[in-house]
Amino acid sequence: MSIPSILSHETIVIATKNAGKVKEFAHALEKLGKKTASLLDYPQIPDIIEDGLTFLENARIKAKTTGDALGVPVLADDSGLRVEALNGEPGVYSARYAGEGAKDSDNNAKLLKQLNLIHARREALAVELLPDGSRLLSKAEFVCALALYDPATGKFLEAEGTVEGWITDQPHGTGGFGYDPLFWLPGLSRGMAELTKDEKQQISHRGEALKKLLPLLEQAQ
Ligand SMILES: O=P(O)(O)OP(=O)(O)OP(=O)(O)OC[C@H]1O[C@@H](n2cnc3c(O)ncnc32)[C@H](O)[C@@H]1O
Ligand SMILES: [Mg+2]
Repeated sequence: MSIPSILSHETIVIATKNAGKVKEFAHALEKLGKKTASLLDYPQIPDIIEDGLTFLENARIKAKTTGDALGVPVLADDSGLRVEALNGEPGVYSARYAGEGAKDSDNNAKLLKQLNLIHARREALAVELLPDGSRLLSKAEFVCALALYDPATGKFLEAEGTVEGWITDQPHGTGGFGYDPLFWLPGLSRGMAELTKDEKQQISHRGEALKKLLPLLEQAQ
């Protein structure tokens, strides 16, 4: 007898405490007629230690811990920002870049501080300006790893997505979450935080990872 797919569940559980991620998943899954629950709905599940060395390892840890605790298939997202001038930092440490329990605003302030230090050291470094005068400090990419874990089989389905852009020294837009206000998309001439939910889903690391994962879920029915 085959195991029913996660798509047979009316509500999909996402192993995240990040309200910004929850909103994006809820928006994407609503289009498939699914409701979304998250760790914010299950406060009895203890904090999960994200000690993986890669985004994918951390996504697996979050999905497995939550799936085993709840006894239902669970989807997890581990994501972050890789900044070229910082040799790929903050990477898997993006959420705690400014320290344990850091807020988005703390992490954004630390990112600008580190990039400004580099620019101060390398005076000759060419800096491109946007029409509003803000500076483009470094190339960067967002990465998202998704892992779906089914406790009935112990198996994972996985997908990754990325989106490239630049870190600006001034925030643009008030949408999105996390590092979005500092992430500039040259192809669109807009900041990530200036996009609507639909637009972000179409071009983002999370949107791309979901696009890759959904066909795998359908095949796994
Ligand atoms: O682990 P969970 O509970 O899912 O929530 P988290 O916020 O700790 O999530 P991560 O461990 O995956 O860390 C992701 C970090 O990267 C940031 N990030 C991830 N996706 C982003 C996006 O689409 N836009 C802006 N920042 C993002 C986010 O703000 C965090 O600082
Ligand atoms: Mg986390």
